[in-house]
Order: sequence, then C-alpha cells, then structure tokens
Amino acid sequence: AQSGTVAADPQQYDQAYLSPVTIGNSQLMLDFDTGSADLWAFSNETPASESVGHAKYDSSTGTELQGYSWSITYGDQSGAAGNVYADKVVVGGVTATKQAVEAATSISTSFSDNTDSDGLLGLAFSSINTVTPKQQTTFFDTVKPTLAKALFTCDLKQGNAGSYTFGYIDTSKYTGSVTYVPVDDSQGFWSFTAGGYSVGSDNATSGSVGVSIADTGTSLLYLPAAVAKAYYAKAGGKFDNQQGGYTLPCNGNAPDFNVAIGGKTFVVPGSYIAYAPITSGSQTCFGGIQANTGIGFNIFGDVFLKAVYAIFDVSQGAPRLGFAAQ
Ligand SMILES: O=C(CNCc1ccccc1)Nc1scc(-c2ccccc2)c1C(=O)NCc1ccccc1
Repeated sequence: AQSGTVAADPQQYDQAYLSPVTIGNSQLMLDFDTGSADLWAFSNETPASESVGHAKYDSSTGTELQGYSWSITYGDQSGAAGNVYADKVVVGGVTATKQAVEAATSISTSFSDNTDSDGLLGLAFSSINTVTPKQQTTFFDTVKPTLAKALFTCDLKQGNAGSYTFGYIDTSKYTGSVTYVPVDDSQGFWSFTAGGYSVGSDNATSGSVGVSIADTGTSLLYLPAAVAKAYYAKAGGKFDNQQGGYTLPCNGNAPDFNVAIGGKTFVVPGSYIAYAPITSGSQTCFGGIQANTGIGFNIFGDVFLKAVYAIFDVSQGAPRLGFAAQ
C-alpha cells in the first residue's frame, strides 16, 4: 500500500502554498486545492507569451485523450482551459500511473503573472471535475484504492513550509485529540457545518457560522457578513470600498477569532487576520476575515487551515473532516 508526504511551501503572505509534483518527465510546483477537482498545468501547448517564467508539462510523455477538453473558472474570474492526457504523476512518493493531466492551451493573466505556480492539483470531489465528454478523477481518487488509508492530511503554517500527507495521519503534527465532523459532498466540496464563534477573550459564543467548505486553494476566511462585521467592530477595522474588503491596523493587536466545530473550539490567531499590508510598508492591513457575500457559503481557506491540522478522510465510507489544534 502507498503513503507519502510532500512539502507545502508558502508564497508571500501565505497567498498560496505550492508543492513539487512530477508529471511524466516534468517537475512542476502545483497549488494543491481542496476547493476544485482538476489537475491542470502550464504545458508545451500553452502560448509562450502566457507561460514566461513557468515550468511546463511536456505532454509528449502522455497519451492524449482524443477529443477531451476542460475549462475552469474560479470565483475571482481567473481560469484556464485546454486538452487532456493520461500520464504518470508522482506526489511525495505516491504514484498514479495513469492520471488525467489537463494541459492548458489558454490561461488567464492572474495565473500567468504568478510565476511561482505552474498549475493546480485539485483535491475536491471528482464530481466537479470539468473534463468533457467524460469526467476524470482527482489524483486522490485515482490513488485512493492503493493508499494504506483512504485519506490525505494538510498541515499549513504561517510563513513556513507545511506539508500534505497521502495515506496516513502524522500524529506528531498536532496536539490533543482530533475532532471529526460529517462532510456533505453533494456540491463536490469538503463541506461541513461550523457552530458558534467568539472574538478575542469573549467566551460568549454568538450565532452560528453555518455551512462551510475546507478550501486550501483560497487564501482567506470568508464568513457571514454579520460575523465579519462583529469581528472588525472588536478589531478596530473598517470596510474599505477602495480596497474591496475589510482592513484593520497591522499593529499586532488584532483579536483572535474562535469558532466551534464538532463541539470543539478552534482559535485563529489575530496575527493571521492582520493578513498583509494594503501596500508595502503600510500600517493598514487587509483583513484575513472577509464577508462571504455573493459566495453562498463560508470558505475556510488558508487563514483558518494554517491554525489546525486537517484530515480529509473517506476511509469510513462516508466522507468526514478531522480537525486538531497544532
Ligand atoms: O475556487 C475555489 C478553489 N480554488 C481556488 C483558486 C486557486 C487558485 C487560483 C484561483 C482560485 N474555491 C472557491 S469555492 C467558491 C468560490 C467563490 C469565491 C468567490 C465568489 C464565488 C465563488 C471559490 C473561489 O473562487 N476561491 C478563490 C477566491 C478568489 C478570490 C476571492 C475569493 C475566493
């Protein structure tokens, strides 16, 4: 049975985390993304003008899936599209001999401009893979039958290399016990329900945060507008139309954000929520918590995930998420 681990290296401000992946004879840095289900990469089929500074998948090692194509658009209107190959993919020693690899023939500027990232490795459910005419499986679904345990874990860190494991839980990565919650995979996401929340040392938890997804591909923590408002009221932040979101002082006094999941309270340190100066050297920071307006559910992105050890587990049949303090 297979199992393995791979580093997750943070970009500036932990905007994304990138991991080394071997596809055929190419080595690329991919953004592991539990919020989408396509493994796509810059390739020899990507226009040179769009792939300056990127490592590229050389599709000559793959077997083309004739007539297959893919096209994906994310909530920020970024996206990519292209052709599909079957090729060998190795992640941290775990090998998928015939993995659908989506070679990009067109890519939006936000991906072309981010030269650290050579593509995405989707880890959401394969039900939202965009390949047509026949949907393909994610890397995790492809290797799942060969894994020691049908699960993967994510241990992201603020400003430091974290890791993903496949097939085993690294018990040295967390403290205390793991709290498991049921996952509703009907929309293709790792979706769970979060409970009450509190700000700073207040212990009076309020309201209920509600339906949420665990999304390594999204940088920030998107919460109901009322919860974001309550947080920034205590944090001395404000909604800044020009910045397109909440900002707050970078001065190190941002309160923690506490949220109950499965009856256990998890703490997001205030230092994660003073996310990044709005312009280099500014004393005003863009907030790591933002309103989920227009999204329809909460996104527990990297700002939350780097505060916990997360276990994405389908070993029990029904999918579940495990969270532990780290
Ligand atoms: O799309 C994802 C997961 N992939 C994130 C990603 C990774 C690399 C490059 C681009 C995007 N997650 C989800 S689930 C639902 C949304 C969403 C967000 C805003 C409006 C509507 C839907 C998103 C998403 O787009 N996340 C990325 C993102 C970018 C900008 C602002 C918010 C979120």
